[in-house]
Amino acid sequence: MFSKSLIRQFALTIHRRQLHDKAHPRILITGGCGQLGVPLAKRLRQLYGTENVVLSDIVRPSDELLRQGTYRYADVMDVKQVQELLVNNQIDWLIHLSALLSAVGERDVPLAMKLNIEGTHNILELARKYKCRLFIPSTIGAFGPESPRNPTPDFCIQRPRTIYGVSKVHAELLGEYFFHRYGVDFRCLRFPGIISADTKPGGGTTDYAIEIFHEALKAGAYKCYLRGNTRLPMMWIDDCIQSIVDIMEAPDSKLKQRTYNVSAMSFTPDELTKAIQKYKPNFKISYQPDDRQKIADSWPEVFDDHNAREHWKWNPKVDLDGLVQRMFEYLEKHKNF
Ligand SMILES: NC(=O)C1=CN([C@@H]2O[C@H](COP(=O)(O)OP(=O)(O)OC[C@H]3O[C@@H](n4cnc5c(N)ncnc54)[C@H](O)[C@@H]3O)[C@@H](O)[C@H]2O)C=CC1
Ligand SMILES: CC(=O)[C@H](N)C(=O)O
Repeated sequence: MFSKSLIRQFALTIHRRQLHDKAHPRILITGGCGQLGVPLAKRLRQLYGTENVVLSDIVRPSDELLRQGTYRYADVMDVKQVQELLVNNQIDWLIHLSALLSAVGERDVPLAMKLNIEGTHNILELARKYKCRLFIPSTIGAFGPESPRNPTPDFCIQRPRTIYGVSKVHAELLGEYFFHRYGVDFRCLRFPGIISADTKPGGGTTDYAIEIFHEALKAGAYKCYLRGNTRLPMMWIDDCIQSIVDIMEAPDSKLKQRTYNVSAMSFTPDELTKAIQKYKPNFKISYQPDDRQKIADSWPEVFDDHNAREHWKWNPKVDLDGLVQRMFEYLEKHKNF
């Protein structure tokens, strides 16, 4: 038979569906075939109905993704393509995920400038024109070596040294400007490194914390590109997805700022190794820092997210041990390593 908690969860889901069927938010996700977009689309479709979520990207989607709901090709550099999708689908919420992440951005600065800056201009302009609620994620990478690193508050000096970070500060500031100047309902969360088992990371500085699990299962050993004592904020994917739902659903009156830090945990490669060794006692790690070390050394070690917790009750559920358990459970079940 069903457990009490399962029945409660089911009743809650139905209740939320009924609430939102009234509001019918119709949602477009850009850059939706990446690490965040795939699980986000799944969750939003559960909450608001499959027909209300359009996933877009420039890559060929998997058959599995096509089975889950509407997919459309849309290059955010081509404003008309996104405009057409907004108009034809009567979009209310625009979730703009397309970006080059920190490590790949440093390898192709001109493309990062085009995609992360010009692409964001296109999206902001469309959100203004069509009065969409707009979500753009920012990152711990929006801070730099002059920022306080432990803890890093919402408001402090931001002088990032990567094109990724510069583009994200640009998005934060321009989004807030569009909110004050034109009333665009801009909402932004600064995420730590996001850890997921079923989607691959897109080329960031925090990717080691995903690769390490795959190598632990495949080879029993991992060569880490960061030093063992490099502390960075991290978050399990389900908490990340929940934070996006929470900030998008939050009533205006709860939002006392438009850009919030959100965090869940902070750890170093040494600490992650110890947590992994509880499951795989023979797992070995070695260190060979590369150019990503310099990026990590300029980022927050611990993120202060007390404003998100106070204003709209941000409350992450998964800690380091929970994350390790979930990664191994998923990867071993799906033999996806
Ligand atoms: N994954 C993480 O740890 C974190 C992610 N974020 C932010 O979340 C957002 C999503 O990140 P991920 O899913 O991890 O990235 P990802 O790299 O996995 O996905 C980005 C997607 O953008 C698409 N894209 C590239 N060029 C495009 C174009 N011209 N038009 C439309 N789409 C294009 C790519 O095909 C890819 O599917 C990004 O804005 C990133 O900055 C922020 C902090 C942490
Ligand atoms: C923290 C991020 O924004 C991303 N994972 C990256 O490492 O670039």
